[in-house]
Amino acid sequence: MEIDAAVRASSDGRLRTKYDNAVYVVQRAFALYPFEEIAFSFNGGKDSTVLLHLIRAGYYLHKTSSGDEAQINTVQNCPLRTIYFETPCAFPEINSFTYETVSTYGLPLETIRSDFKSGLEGLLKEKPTKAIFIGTRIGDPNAVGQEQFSPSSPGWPPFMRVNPILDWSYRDVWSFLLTCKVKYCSLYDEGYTSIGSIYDTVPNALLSDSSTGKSFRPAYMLSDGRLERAGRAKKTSNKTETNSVASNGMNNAEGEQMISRSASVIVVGDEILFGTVGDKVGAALCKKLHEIGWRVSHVTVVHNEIDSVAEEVEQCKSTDDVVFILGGLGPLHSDVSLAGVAKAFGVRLAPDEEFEEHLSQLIGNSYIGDRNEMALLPEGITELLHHKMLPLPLIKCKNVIILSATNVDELDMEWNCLLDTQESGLVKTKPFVSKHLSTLLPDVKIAAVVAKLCLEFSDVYIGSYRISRMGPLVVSLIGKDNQRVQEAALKLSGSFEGQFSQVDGCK
Ligand SMILES: Cc1cc2nc3c(=O)[nH]c(=O)nc-3n(C[C@H](O)[C@H](O)[C@H](O)COP(=O)(O)O)c2cc1C
Ligand SMILES: Nc1ncnc2c1ncn2[C@@H]1O[C@H](COP(=O)(O)OP(=O)(O)OP(=O)(O)O)[C@@H](O)[C@H]1O
Ligand SMILES: [Mg+2]
Repeated sequence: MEIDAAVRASSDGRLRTKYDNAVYVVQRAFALYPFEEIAFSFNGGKDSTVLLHLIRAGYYLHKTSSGDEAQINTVQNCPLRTIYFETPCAFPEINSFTYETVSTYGLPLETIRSDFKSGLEGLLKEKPTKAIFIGTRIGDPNAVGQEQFSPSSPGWPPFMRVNPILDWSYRDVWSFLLTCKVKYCSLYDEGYTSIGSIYDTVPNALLSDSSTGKSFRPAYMLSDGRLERAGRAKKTSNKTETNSVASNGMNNAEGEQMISRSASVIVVGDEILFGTVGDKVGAALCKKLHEIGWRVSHVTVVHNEIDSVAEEVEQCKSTDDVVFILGGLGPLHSDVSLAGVAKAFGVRLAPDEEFEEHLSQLIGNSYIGDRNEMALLPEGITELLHHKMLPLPLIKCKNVIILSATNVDELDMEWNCLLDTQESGLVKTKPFVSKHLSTLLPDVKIAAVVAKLCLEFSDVYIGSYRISRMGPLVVSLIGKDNQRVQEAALKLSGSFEGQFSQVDGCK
């Protein structure tokens, strides 16, 4: 079988693994459902072209696995029922490639000229159909929450969606098509990277190339697969442009400064809860946040358990601008932070090809199993934060940033990179002004005055702490308006003539 032979002969181990897994799914489907009750959803797109050849290979292996010589010599094609939803807004190149391909491979075609849902309802009424092969991949808008075998959604006619290439990346698709030297729709050689209708699809601008005679390079030249859908019509963003002037006349930089921001810190560490070590990194992070004018709403230490992390993330993600997670990142059984984040957002962990590549550059391929489990990241919500000083990009899931620092020096480095990276969302806001006054007066003597001061200066944080029971009491006054902080401090020390002194090193 030429497809199987081509992949086996390839030196691309990653492709072979992807192929093996996908063909296994195809074979499982053939073992589970009667052949005549399986259909293949084919539309001439690159993903369905990959799927076509995987089905052909899987069918061949399914039929010949018994070692029956007669079968080995007779299995040529896979006469699987093939459905194509044809619409007047399809590209003519897609239409002709679809018809040409089904004829080349002897596929019995059922053309449906209505929308997916009613078309499938009609199909199921007409012919029993238990399973349909579909070329859905992670990253497709409709892939979230799907598995390789996923029943159709509620409200859809009942059948099993079989997605053998769910975990294939853009690069895997092109490695396969080029390795197997199979024909694909000509539009992909003209810069189209993902094809919808003639109304919503244009060549991918990232492949634009005016230096050659042709205006676009072929789809397989796109190096960042995440931009596969850049040629599809975009929804308009309602984000304000970075350099625009806001309607209040303030430019954005000033506006950002005035906004108050809050963060929370989740430290994942059994060792801290056992008392084996203290948490220095969380404390250092609070200081850094304070220095850029952010309020830290709370720091929590949780066990290395998925549910503990998930519960905490779930609470903080909607109340704070940014949630930081420290610890629980890596390949060990106790490294559950990413799983906890995925659970909090209700998504699964899925392989991230880009992160996997960074990992393999850093640590080589020294992991057990088919792939590096450290490259499983929360699906559909993960952004990698790059910086030239970082050996590995940092992981950000919506507003949750997972830091990998294990000590204060490493935190310094990661923090500086985050501040240097716009995508981190760590904008510097107006800095806090702090005044710390110390006194040997007993608490009871100052309590009433401090309580009144709090009412009068509600915009200034007024708190107190002791270093020892018998030692001095420190009253802290912290706020963003320097004048108000100074006024509050003066009022306090003025109420107890000569009894308060400023703590050294504080403004
Ligand atoms: C055979 C087949 C089965 C589908 N089953 C479902 C389904 O169960 N649930 C659903 O929400 N959409 C289903 N869809 C629709 C797809 O989710 C999606 O809208 C479609 O593939 C168009 O993708 P596009 O917008 O990227 O072109 C199905 C589509 C096809 C072709
Ligand atoms: N009009 C259609 N008829 C039959 N199947 C379809 C149709 N549209 C989508 N599908 C199924 O849904 C899958 C996913 O569609 P999708 O558009 O993401 O991929 P593709 O068309 O194969 O490739 P591309 O991403 O380049 O457009 C297809 O591989 C195919 O199995
Ligand atoms: Mg398509």
